[in-house]
Amino acid sequence: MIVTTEKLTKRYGDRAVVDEVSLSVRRGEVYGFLGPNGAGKTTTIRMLLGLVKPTSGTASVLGEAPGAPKALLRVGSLIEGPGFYPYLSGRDNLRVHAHRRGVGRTQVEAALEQVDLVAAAGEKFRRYSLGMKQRLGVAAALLGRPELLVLDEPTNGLDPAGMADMRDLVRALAAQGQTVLLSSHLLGEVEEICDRVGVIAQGRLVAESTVEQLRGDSVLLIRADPIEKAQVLIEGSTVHGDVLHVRETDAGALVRVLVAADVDVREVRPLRRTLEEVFFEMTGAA
Ligand SMILES: Nc1ncnc2c1ncn2[C@@H]1O[C@H](COP(=O)(O)OP(=O)(O)OP(=O)(O)O)[C@@H](O)[C@H]1O
Repeated sequence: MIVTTEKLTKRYGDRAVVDEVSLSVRRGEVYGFLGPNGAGKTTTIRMLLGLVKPTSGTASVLGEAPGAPKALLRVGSLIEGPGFYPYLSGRDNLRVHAHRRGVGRTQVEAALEQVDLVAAAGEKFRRYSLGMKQRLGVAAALLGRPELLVLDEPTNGLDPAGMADMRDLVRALAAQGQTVLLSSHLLGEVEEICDRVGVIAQGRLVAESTVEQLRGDSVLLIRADPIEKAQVLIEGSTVHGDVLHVRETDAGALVRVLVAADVDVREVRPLRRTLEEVFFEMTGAA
């Protein structure tokens, strides 16, 4: 495990902004920390980075207490936009960051390449689009070749093209073996790029699993005629309007049974709850 928390809690006054959160991030995965605005994502991330002191509970980042110098050197983060100088180029900005971190210039070039900013590296930061600024922020976080990359709402405020670029970037980093913990309030985003998801609502972790598991068991939708006969033939099926639902089994076998009994099969497909449906169920119930 790269990150584990045990009943991590942060109270402001008598309000638990993060409430007994126990989560774990494994090496090599992209972990999505998903929840609506104000759910407690940033506060949790800030605790993991040693920027906020937990009220109670524990956390371990790369085997160290959060904020321990040893761990911090191995973690790269993008949280609330890094400080960049508007009149320096992207490259020079990174060189400043690299210098501060004691990282060599070759890594600046490598980071520029990783975030696809080589062509624009000589341009002044203030001329960058928001998406480019955000990618430069990721490049800065990559300096020092961190074992863990923490990105707080990396696509926030970006236009659709910028968001797509950022998603591609995260996927590319993951393909290189980079462990990433990112927060998002966008389901589609998390669904697209994350291996596992922790869902947080009102400070509480309401689920932690793979995206697949989160959706729950898959159900097959079957459109057949006559439907009554089909229902009798398929054990455990239920009628919903003019279609049947049955827990996903061997679809081929089902179709053979129906056809052998002279039932016309017009449609068979997996009926998946969208992550959105699951999410609203969970966060609504929290
Ligand atoms: N220093 C603080 N003092 C009091 N309340 C705070 C403090 N920091 C955060 N909060 C409150 O804690 C709650 C959770 O904030 P947090 O920023 O962790 O949420 P979030 O899930 O990251 O949401 P967002 O995406 O909007 O940043 C919010 O209601 C916020 O107002």
